[in-house]
Amino acid sequence: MSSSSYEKELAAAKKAASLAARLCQTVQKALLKSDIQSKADKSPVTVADYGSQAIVSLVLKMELPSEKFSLVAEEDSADLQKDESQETLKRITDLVNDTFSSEGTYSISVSEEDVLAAIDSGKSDGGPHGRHWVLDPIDGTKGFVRGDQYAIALALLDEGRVVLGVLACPNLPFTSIANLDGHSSENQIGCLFSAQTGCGAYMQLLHEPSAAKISVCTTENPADASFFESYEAAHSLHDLSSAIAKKLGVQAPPVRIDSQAKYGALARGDGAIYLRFPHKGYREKIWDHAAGSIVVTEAGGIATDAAGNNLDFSKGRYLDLDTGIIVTNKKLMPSLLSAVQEAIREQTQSASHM
Ligand SMILES: Nc1ncnc2c1ncn2[C@@H]1O[C@H](COP(=O)(O)O)[C@@H](OP(=O)(O)O)[C@H]1O
Ligand SMILES: [Mg+2]
Ligand SMILES: [Mg+2]
Ligand SMILES: [Mg+2]
Repeated sequence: MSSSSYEKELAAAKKAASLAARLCQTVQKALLKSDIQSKADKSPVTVADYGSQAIVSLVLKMELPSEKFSLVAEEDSADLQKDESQETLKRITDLVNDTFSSEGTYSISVSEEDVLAAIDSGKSDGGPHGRHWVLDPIDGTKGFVRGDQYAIALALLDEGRVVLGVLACPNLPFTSIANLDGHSSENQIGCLFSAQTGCGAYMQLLHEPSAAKISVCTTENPADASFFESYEAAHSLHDLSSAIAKKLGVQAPPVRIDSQAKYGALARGDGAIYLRFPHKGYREKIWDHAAGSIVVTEAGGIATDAAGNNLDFSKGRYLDLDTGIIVTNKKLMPSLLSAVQEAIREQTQSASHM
């Protein structure tokens, strides 16, 4: 395996995610009611989700002009093209231009049409062949709106495998959040995680140059392990996770935080387990896990579905998986997997006896 083959792409991804994070930070500080809209599935989207997607798409194209560009991204411009969205589109365009000019690397000015086109370049279906960027412009929009954790998550697929990933987490403390529920009095806030296949995982302060290697916590003893899960109960069955934690012998209460900041925190050893069990019928999207999973695996962890299968990012925009996603270190995985399967069996049995 050539370890330097994605160096250029990784550098571009870090630039793109950091710049998008600037836009998001500006918006989160002064979030207006009119900045938040509701999508067809009732989930929220904000001017920052759109602005972030436009910036990442524009920066990747400027940084890698000679590469064929394919982007699988969460948002599209359909709602922004409506008459009632004119003000919103203008606000997004101003935010994008203000971000470019305040940061200073790129002296460009984009039009509303450029912004719509940049957002819509994210309509690729991905798949098993060639290279595809995978972007969640704001992961954890609900956390973003609440003023909590969120992440800009960007990964590159090559022949169906995630080969690099970047997670910008503007509100994540630089030091451990174990037992802090995502909050801390620490004054250094904002992390950039990055990983390239075969090269390990790194973390740096967002907007600072020097990165340090990170690794997962290697405890084998569940009594020392704490676990992460979604803040939003609608996104993951909290009862099932607590049943699993109890079976395993985990003592600490769950650490509930939004977004793929969970993968970042796990990759640097703040906790040892991440459990995610969506309600029945929910289909996971690749942009919710691509960047996070490579950051964790390059830090020495593993991410699988509830049956123990590796996550397969080659099937298009959705992940096709059994029941849920579990992430931990290699030593704990076998016992975690049995606890998960036993808890799911018991839950299914008790449901069928009702
Ligand atoms: N009913 C549901 N079950 C599971 N995940 C859901 C969900 N509704 C939305 N999500 C996903 O959960 C993501 C946030 O994860 P978390 O709970 O870990 O913060 C959302 O990402 P976005 O915020 O990018 O839309 C969204 O894709
Ligand atoms: Mg969303
Ligand atoms: Mg998401
Ligand atoms: Mg999102």
